[in-house]
Amino acid sequence: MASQLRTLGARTCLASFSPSSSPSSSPSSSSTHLYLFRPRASFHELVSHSPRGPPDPCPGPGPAYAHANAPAPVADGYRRLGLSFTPEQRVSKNLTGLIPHVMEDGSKQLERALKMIRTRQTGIDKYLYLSTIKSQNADLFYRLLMDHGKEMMPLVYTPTIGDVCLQYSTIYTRPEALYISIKQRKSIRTILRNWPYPNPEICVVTDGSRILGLGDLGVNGVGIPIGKLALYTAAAGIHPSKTLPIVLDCGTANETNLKDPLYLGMRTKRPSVAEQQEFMDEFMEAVADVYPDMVVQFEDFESEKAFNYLDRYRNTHKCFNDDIQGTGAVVLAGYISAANLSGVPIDEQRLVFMGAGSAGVGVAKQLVEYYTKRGLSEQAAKDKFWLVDTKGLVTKDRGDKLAEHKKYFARTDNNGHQFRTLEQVIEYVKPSALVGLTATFGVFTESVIRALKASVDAGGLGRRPILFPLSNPLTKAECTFEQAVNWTDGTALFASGSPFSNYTVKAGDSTITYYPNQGNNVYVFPGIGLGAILAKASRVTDNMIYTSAASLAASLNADEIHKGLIYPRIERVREASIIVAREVMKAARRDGVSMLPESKWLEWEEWGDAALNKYIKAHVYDPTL
Ligand SMILES: NC(=O)C1=CN([C@@H]2O[C@H](COP(=O)(O)OP(=O)(O)OC[C@H]3O[C@@H](n4cnc5c(N)ncnc54)[C@H](OP(=O)(O)O)[C@@H]3O)[C@@H](O)[C@H]2O)C=CC1
Ligand SMILES: CC(=O)C(=O)O
Ligand SMILES: [Mg+2]
Repeated sequence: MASQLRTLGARTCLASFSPSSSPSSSPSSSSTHLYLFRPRASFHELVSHSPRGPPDPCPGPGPAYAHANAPAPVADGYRRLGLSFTPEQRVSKNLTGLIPHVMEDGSKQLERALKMIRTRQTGIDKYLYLSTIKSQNADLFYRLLMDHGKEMMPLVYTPTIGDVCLQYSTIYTRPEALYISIKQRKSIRTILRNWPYPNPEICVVTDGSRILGLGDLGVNGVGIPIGKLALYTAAAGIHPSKTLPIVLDCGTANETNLKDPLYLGMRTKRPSVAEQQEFMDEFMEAVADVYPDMVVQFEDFESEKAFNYLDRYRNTHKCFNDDIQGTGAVVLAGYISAANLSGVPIDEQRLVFMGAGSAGVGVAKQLVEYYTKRGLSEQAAKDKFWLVDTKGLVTKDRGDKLAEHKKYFARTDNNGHQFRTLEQVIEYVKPSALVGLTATFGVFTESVIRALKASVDAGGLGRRPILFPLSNPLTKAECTFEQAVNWTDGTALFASGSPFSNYTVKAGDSTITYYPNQGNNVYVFPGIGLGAILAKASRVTDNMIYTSAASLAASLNADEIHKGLIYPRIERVREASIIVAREVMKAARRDGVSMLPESKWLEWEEWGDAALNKYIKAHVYDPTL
């Protein structure tokens, strides 16, 4: 009971920190709200854990704690505050004696955290340590992600998040998301309002039915919205308290989960597609009602639902699908750069896609749009793509009933021949690019990759194959970086969904180091979301998505171009996201969906991108320790 009272007390302190809206205008402060929000703390006060910040708005034994998208305030909230308080601040916050006497600057706190992370043996242990930091000192957590992204991102995102999701019910320690089950469909609004941080601006929602390449994990898939939203903060500076992870629990087809005594979701099979859709309709309606300003990102829904929900809500809600559209945009960006380096003119490229699910079809469609913008007819653009699934090349006359989303790319020029294996397809198509979105490890075999190289070599000296094994996590990658280098004599233009390490080979007396690229939607979704939020976009349009790809492709710096990279280094994802966000905002305005006053746009037009950059930077979270 005592801790419950404390919990409600801490929630009271979380009152109103929206810079733009007052709690009284917030739907969360309506009379139906389960918790009492007391409008005391300012945005800055709650943003900052910094001892250099203003005084704690809730002095006393339960000092204000802030964000970390964790709804569960803990009794010992002061531990969230780090070690850099001055003696005066310790007195004013009643912290004297509650934390060690030493005063440390941010770099010491980072050093300690890095040392701890580096001494943990497994990815999951590192994740759990980071998760503890997130709950206790969110500024430190985000500083780690921002300043050590290359090392930390694989821990909070793919590949480690795959293991985390597989074991989520066992390693669960605290709530970090909203859990809404299909049985609670009449209470969706109440549950949404229970989220203790007012006016979230971005939500990532999954039903756990296709988590990375790991299949239906049910509520264990919640790790994905949590991880993606941590990246919204780290990569685009969206304040953590403005992010809302949601898992919709419709049961699961996963027998391991259903039998696991610790499983945290509903122990039932999924209901009919129609019932799940009704639930989704109600969810989307409730979201628009309770949080009308919030952008919704659909994530890791299995393909049929992914396409269906995107089509169903894209013209009525502020939403996009990351696996279809975000992946489409990020691969297009990498493809433009790779094609420029390949020696094969972009209009002569021929692309084989292994995998015709939400990602495969989403990416291929985005590339078709690119080619049509270059002046090709839609048919000519479509003809550059050969999609392969478990039954072979997708053709109209293959004899099976094609899923709706595959029909667009079904070939009709196969003269009755069917091609059942990837080798046969490569032999037939002679592609210059091979993209993998199958969630199946190792399907790019040595013979496949050598055949791809041979088909590119046949076109002329110095040409390079484009090879993108994009499935996540690493255990599902279609090939490894080492294999790609070895089987193409180091010529492959390579991008994978999860990060591979550099690969160094001996060449006579010296060595050559090859640098892989990470082709992951993390390069675009944070910028798309931030751009949509800052432009106050009423919809996420196709042009906003397309622009994210074009601007990412243009964001490489001279050093990256010199190194032959096709994406900015992951350490620069934040810079790239700001550029993407700026261009997405401009696209929103061009499409007439930005609700910002026209005067603002005219002002920015006068001053150019610098003014818009300044505006964006002024709105992003950049914690000081
Ligand atoms: N890098 C990135 O940013 C992203 C990567 N991904 C990754 O892409 C993968 C696929 O995602 P998604 O499209 O949503 O998944 P789906 O399950 O919708 O699609 C998988 C596709 O691969 C096909 N497939 C599976 N195994 C084989 C095989 N052995 N040979 C040929 N085809 C095969 C399936 O065929 P069939 O239709 O016949 O079953 C299906 O068409 C996942 O691993 C995901 O993590 C997704 C989004 C972003
Ligand atoms: C990266 C991503 O969105 C996926 O693998 O599903
Ligand atoms: Mg995904």
